[in-house]
Amino acid sequence: MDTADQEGPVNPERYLHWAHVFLVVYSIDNKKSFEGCCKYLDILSQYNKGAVHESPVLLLGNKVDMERYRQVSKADGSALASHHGCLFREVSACLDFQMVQKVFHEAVLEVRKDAERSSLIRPPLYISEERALFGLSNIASPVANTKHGMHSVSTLTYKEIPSVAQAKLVTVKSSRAQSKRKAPTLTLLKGFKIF
Ligand SMILES: Nc1nc2c(ncn2[C@@H]2O[C@H](COP(=O)(O)OP(=O)(O)OP(=O)(O)O)[C@@H](O)[C@H]2O)c(=O)[nH]1
Repeated sequence: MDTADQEGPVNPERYLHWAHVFLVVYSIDNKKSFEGCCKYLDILSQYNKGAVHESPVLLLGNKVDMERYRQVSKADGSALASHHGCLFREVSACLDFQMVQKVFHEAVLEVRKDAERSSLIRPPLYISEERALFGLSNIASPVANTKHGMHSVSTLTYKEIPSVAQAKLVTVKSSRAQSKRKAPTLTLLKGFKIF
């Protein structure tokens, strides 16, 4: 989501809850845009403090091709990033497409690293209102890690998300399409829920 909130964050809940990573961008030739970033970074730091999983944040100083008009030093950008514990890069969307691409790859890698770390800390688990899978209902003392701390979920049923090896690819057809011979199909990873 490109927030496009020039004067600072407006209603940030609309992206905070579903985003996996945040790229906060200012123009190195515009001090005001840099100051605007501070508001975003403050909100993201606060959000990450209370979140179960921290979402990676990257601070980007754009328009390095406008070096002559620079108003924000690289040191200031770097210091702000360190203050918020996020990565910092200077880029030019205009001149260096590959650098921008690299930054997006870095963002994805950060998300993957976080996902791997959290899967090492606790097994993949999700709460379900349905009955637990046969054989999985005796897992000892399941505990849900929530924003507000650790809560026992012994009164709830739960299932493990199948590992990739256990999951099966299934092909389904929409009921409308089933009557047609060459119906379009949709391949899903069985065992995963679509919300
Ligand atoms: N010189 C230079 N200009 C750039 C660069 N990136 C974007 N611009 C220019 O900056 C202006 C704003 O770019 P946008 O992509 O619209 O930036 P934005 O912050 O998303 O702005 P909104 O569309 O209002 O949300 C445009 O005129 C772009 O051409 C860059 O790396 N160098």
